Amino acid sequence: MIEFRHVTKRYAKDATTTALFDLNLSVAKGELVFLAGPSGAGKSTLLKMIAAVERPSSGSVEVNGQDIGRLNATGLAYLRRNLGLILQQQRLLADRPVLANVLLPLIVTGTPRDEAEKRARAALDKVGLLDKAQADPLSLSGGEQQRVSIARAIVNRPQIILADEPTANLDRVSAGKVIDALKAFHAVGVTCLISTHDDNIYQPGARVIHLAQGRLVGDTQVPQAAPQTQVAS
Ligand SMILES: Nc1ncnc2c1ncn2[C@@H]1O[C@H](COP(=O)(O)OP(=O)(O)OP(=O)(O)O)[C@@H](O)[C@H]1O
Repeated sequence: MIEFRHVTKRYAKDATTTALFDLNLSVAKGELVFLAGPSGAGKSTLLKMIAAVERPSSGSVEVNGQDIGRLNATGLAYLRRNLGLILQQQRLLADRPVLANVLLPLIVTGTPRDEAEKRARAALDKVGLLDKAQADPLSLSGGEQQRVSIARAIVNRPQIILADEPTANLDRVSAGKVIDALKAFHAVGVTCLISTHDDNIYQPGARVIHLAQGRLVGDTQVPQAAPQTQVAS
């Protein structure tokens, strides 16, 4: 479903750093993938390329069999509607209540108000924040704000969720809730790619792609959780 073919990315013509170098990667529908690697390894760049927010300097990125570098404006809009993007620099609108923030992508795509409100409330419910629908975003904790961002990202029922360090700066409990919310989407077949510096959030059975200096240096699987041993009575 997602295919990187020999993707190299340099941000500027004279850049000395190569954000991604000759990257080849296939991610199948429904996979849960963590992107690991030190700061500057290329994790955010990789995620942004799937959404065509950044373009390859060479090579190609395919989503659902389509080279996204060749999409016209309509094709791009369609691609992005099927993506739930949770980027680091995205912020909630502070001057609107939580519900209005989650409604935004639906309003943009012309969903009728009643239907939009129903879906926005359902999305907030899925991340456990329906009771905060009318709250001011700034009155929420960092973890709650991040879960509102997830609700906003999934309200259009995307096939793919791309989350860039969704647990950065969160304590263990808040990070756990954010990951649980993402896991719930993976459980219903949504493909999830999550970049992180925190290997505590890896899930049993998930795939971990390791990047270093723009190169893919490892592709591993988190061991499945050991079955609980029965204690004989
Ligand atoms: N908009 C940009 N313009 C120029 N260089 C950039 C830009 N974005 C990223 N880079 C450079 O590309 C390289 C990869 O950055 P990227 O943000 O993809 O790494 P990362 O693994 O996500 O890092 P972090 O974990 O710190 O978020 C770095 O050297 C970075 O400085």
